Amino acid sequence: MTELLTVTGVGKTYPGATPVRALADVTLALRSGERTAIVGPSGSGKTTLLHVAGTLERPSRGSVRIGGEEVSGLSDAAVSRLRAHRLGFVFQQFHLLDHLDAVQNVALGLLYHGTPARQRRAAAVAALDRVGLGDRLGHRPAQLSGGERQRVAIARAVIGKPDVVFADEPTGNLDSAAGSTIVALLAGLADDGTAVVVVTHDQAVAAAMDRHVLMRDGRIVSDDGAPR
Ligand SMILES: Nc1ncnc2c1ncn2[C@@H]1O[C@H](COP(=O)(O)OP(=O)(O)OP(=O)(O)O)[C@@H](O)[C@H]1O
Repeated sequence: MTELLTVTGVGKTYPGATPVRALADVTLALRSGERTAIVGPSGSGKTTLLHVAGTLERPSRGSVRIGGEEVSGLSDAAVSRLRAHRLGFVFQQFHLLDHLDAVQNVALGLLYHGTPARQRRAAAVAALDRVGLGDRLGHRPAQLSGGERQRVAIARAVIGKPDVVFADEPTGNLDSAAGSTIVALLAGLADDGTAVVVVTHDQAVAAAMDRHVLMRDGRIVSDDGAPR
């Protein structure tokens, strides 16, 4: 497996009257085709780790390398480009645009790729087909169930063929049947070499992943997939 993304010695402290140390000293290497669950108690730093590894937030210290490139040396614009080309995200709240239909929402995932509109649309249709929504192309989010909205979000996350897909509580708003579909779709992405990283409180979701990273107080306290 190729190493895609590496977080080394990362700390993150949120400033304020009482600064919060959300991450203390975290090291984690993600490899292609690996399904990773990040678990741990509330407030242990799981979402912060996902945001820092996913370049949505910059660490206070330590290094994040993506495809061999050190992120800290890059401008915000260069980081955005890197993120758009290499990473995909799925959130608990779906984050779809209400006034756009499913195809338009998914096509947004290629906005920074320079792909012509017609090809964006064709790719969005193919991505929606892949998540079983070929018959919901013109539906807006309000016309879709929660599980279907999350499938649209997954299609948007993968349309640019990212190396890593991060999912933060992707089943948190879904019943167990819809949740199972989402987990199966996410787990299946790894068959094509995508690294899948899921932050979850749900035992069933964690059990569907191959690697389990347990966090406590901003640190990784166990990792059954760490290199030996
Ligand atoms: N923007 C912020 N400003 C200040 N403190 C923050 C911020 N975001 C998170 N924190 C704090 O950092 C710590 C870690 O938060 P984080 O969201 O990473 O935990 P988590 O493990 O994902 O929790 P949960 O399971 O409840 O979602 C918490 O103590 C939280 O209060």
